[in-house]
Amino acid sequence: MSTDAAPLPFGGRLRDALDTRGPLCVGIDPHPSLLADWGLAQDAAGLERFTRTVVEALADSVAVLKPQSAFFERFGSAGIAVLERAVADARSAGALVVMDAKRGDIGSTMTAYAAAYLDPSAPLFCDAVTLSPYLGFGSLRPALDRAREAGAGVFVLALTSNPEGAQVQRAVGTDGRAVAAAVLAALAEENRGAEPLGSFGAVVGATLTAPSADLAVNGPLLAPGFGAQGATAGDLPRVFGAVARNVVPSVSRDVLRAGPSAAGLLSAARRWADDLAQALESAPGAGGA
Ligand SMILES: O=c1ccn([C@@H]2O[C@H](COP(=O)(O)O)[C@@H](O)[C@H]2O)c(=O)[nH]1
Repeated sequence: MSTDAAPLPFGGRLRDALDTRGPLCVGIDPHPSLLADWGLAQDAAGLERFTRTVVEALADSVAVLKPQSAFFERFGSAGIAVLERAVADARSAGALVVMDAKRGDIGSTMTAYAAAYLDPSAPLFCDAVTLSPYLGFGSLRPALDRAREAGAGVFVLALTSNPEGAQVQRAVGTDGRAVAAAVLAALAEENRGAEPLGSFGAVVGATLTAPSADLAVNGPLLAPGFGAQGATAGDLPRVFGAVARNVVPSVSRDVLRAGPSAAGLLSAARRWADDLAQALESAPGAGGA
């Protein structure tokens, strides 16, 4: 008889993390300007020091850490080695790790991306990964299936925080639906019946003036745009309304600028988590089930 327990689904683990640690994801984005501000070299050693500092300061207290893969890839294999260690260290300190890699390709190649990020035996296995649906939502199937098997999650780009995204995401398809609405509907289907929260999330920017589609996907909404891109804690109830509790608000530069001191990073993260938790109290349905 096998003693292997089924992995706990990402959606449930995320719900628990947001409720116990507070509604915050801190992005690990080692911009060249931040390395310079922290007095670090523009090389893999500087990257390593930066990343280790953030993970040691925050991984045992924030709900989610989100490394931005691009800033590690720019240093080649040495950068990827730093990323691998950061993922492992952050997860063992109790943070959930969302890899911001925005992968999307034909199905056979998606199988390889799924093997890279969503196979528990892979060096870069994460709790969730960001995916791009612009080769068609169906092309993501290998990653969706692999995530389900592994108890991991995905966040699919729907309404991104940058103004240019609207050109593609708000375009209307032959079925009369906007591209983003079709992506969100497909995610709702993946999450049907999941409790307390599905594992198949969407990326929806906190910078939106108005969400143009139904965000009730019974799954998490990763919301970048707080801080450096202009969104404030007050935008959480304004943009997300009744689904605000399912939002994973994400802040990178506005926390990272408070380094390199661990105390500075921690206090910036705490300030955001407190402000966001307070803003959630004014969202519709707050305090209810
Ligand atoms: O719609 C999106 C999707 C992803 N991002 C990423 O989030 C962070 C934002 O960093 P800040 O410093 O808090 O602005 C970054 O890694 C982006 O690539 C996004 O901004 N918008």
